[in-house]
Amino acid sequence: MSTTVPTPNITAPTGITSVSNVFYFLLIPTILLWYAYWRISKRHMLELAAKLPGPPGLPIIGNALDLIGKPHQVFNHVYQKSFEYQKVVRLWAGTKLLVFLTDPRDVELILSSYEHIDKSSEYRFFKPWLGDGLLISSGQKWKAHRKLIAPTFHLNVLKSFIDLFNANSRHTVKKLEKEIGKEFDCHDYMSEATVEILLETAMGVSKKTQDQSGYDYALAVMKMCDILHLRHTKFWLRPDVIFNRTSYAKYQESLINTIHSLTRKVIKRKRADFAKGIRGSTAEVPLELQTKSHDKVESKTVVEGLSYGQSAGLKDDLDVDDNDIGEKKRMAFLDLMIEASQNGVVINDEEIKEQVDTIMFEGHDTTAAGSSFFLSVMGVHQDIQEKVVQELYDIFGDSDRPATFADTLEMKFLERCLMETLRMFPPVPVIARQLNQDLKLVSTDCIVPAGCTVVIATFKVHRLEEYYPNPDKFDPDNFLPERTANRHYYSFIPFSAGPRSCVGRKYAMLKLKILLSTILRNYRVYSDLKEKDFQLQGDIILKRAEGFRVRLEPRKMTKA
Ligand code: HEM
Repeated sequence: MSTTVPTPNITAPTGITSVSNVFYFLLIPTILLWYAYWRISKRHMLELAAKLPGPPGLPIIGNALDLIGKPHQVFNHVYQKSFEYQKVVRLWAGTKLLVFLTDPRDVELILSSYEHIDKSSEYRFFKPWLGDGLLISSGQKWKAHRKLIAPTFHLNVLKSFIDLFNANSRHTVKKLEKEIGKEFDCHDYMSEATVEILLETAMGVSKKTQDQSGYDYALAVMKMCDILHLRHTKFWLRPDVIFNRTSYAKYQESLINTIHSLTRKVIKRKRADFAKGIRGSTAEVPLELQTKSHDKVESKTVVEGLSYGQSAGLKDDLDVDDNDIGEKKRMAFLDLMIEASQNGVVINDEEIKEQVDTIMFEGHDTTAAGSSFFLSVMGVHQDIQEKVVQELYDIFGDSDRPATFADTLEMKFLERCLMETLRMFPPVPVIARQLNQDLKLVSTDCIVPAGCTVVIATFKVHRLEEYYPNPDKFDPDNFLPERTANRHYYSFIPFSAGPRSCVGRKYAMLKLKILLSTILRNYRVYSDLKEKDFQLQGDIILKRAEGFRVRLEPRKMTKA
């Protein structure tokens, strides 16, 4: 991906600059005093924490030594270590108590609750970037904005994006032509495609008006995630007073400038369109990619046995009936934000910017990772890829017509492969919540103390042998209706679940089906590495440290 963003090597710490000796001289006694005070004030938490299973830690730094190393080494180390424990693991990141939960019954306690809904303090590192957007806000503000935003990702709105999903998928296929026959990192292309699709659908502005900023934006987001990940794992970088004295802080500022300059441009463009009376997306779709004439299914919204990326038995505010969505609410995201701000009370200009930043981040990096893992896995399993392609042949024959909404409902095997990809490689590998009151677990007699960060270890939950026999094997049959019917609902949570589930769940599934089916209708994907060789790193979003290396060959659609 070409870029104008400076890219210093941020994984190699550059150290704290210009801190005087006097500062160090005073620092040590201050830390010791503060530590003594902390132990007294946190007695209740410490007592309960001592009863939780977990590796022994050192005073002050806790288990921080376990978190040293390159991101993929840390990820692998923590995952391997988790096998020494059962359903609950306690870890001290400095003086921050983290309690990892993996039993779906305990996960349900947290995710289904309206009590344990606040994000953990670690999310504050996102603040300079995402402000108080939906991902991190809490209380009344979160509630009001969630109510406003969730309907803009309802299926009725999403159906109006189908042509844009098709047009952008074709555009990606065209761009990929130059990689034919070579090994390359498909994540660059998926990232660019997902940013452009978001701009043209949820934001409703043409990507043509955005110059090169889509490239720079995606790269800046990746680098921001690296910095945030460092602050999560290297406990000494957590306090702002230290972080702000490092060169990371300056670099972060320049990345945020790049990111915010795109969001400001997008909002300015949309406001200008609004002033001219233009509503909806201004992106153009060539006539041959307009699907209205082909689409037969208007009202069917559920694929048998599945519910757009979550267990069939779970429901959230995206699963409301079509008829319950008022006409006014059938608007795309940014249109509705601008309209709501003009009426005054619900959202102001700064809040719109925070929500645009949030949707742009959550909506692009997650789906870029999900689609890149899907292509990687298809490259590994040629037999499964051929089965997907046969299904696509049954739907489209050798025609290259665009996919309709009805077609996406027929892509049942592809959907199972997508769900299995999200199981084995959940783009959001952990979810963290602040616990404000003690919690008695279901899986054990343990009590998790108030004040700690509860970490739902999605990656680990998805690989529990009791729910997924042979969990490290890619097996799309894990999502056959008869298998999902008997599994605990909270054993599959790539989009989280409950009141704070992902608002983009249905958007992501629909977009991914169209993007990935279009790519597979045009290319055969190969991978020289097997899944066991993927070096996973969980820096906010799960990635392959070595890059998503695949090869492509052109494909002609034929019956097997
Ligand atoms: C494969 C793609 C995606 C995955 C795996 C995913 C996963 C998740 C997860 C696990 C959460 C909960 C995070 C937490 O509690 O810390 C979340 C929240 C969220 N996601 Fe997604 N997401 C995806 C795509 C999208 C898309 C396409 C959008 C928007 C267009 C989006 C917007 C959001 C927002 C706004 C939240 C915060 C919701 C709230 O707190 O009320 N996501 N997502």
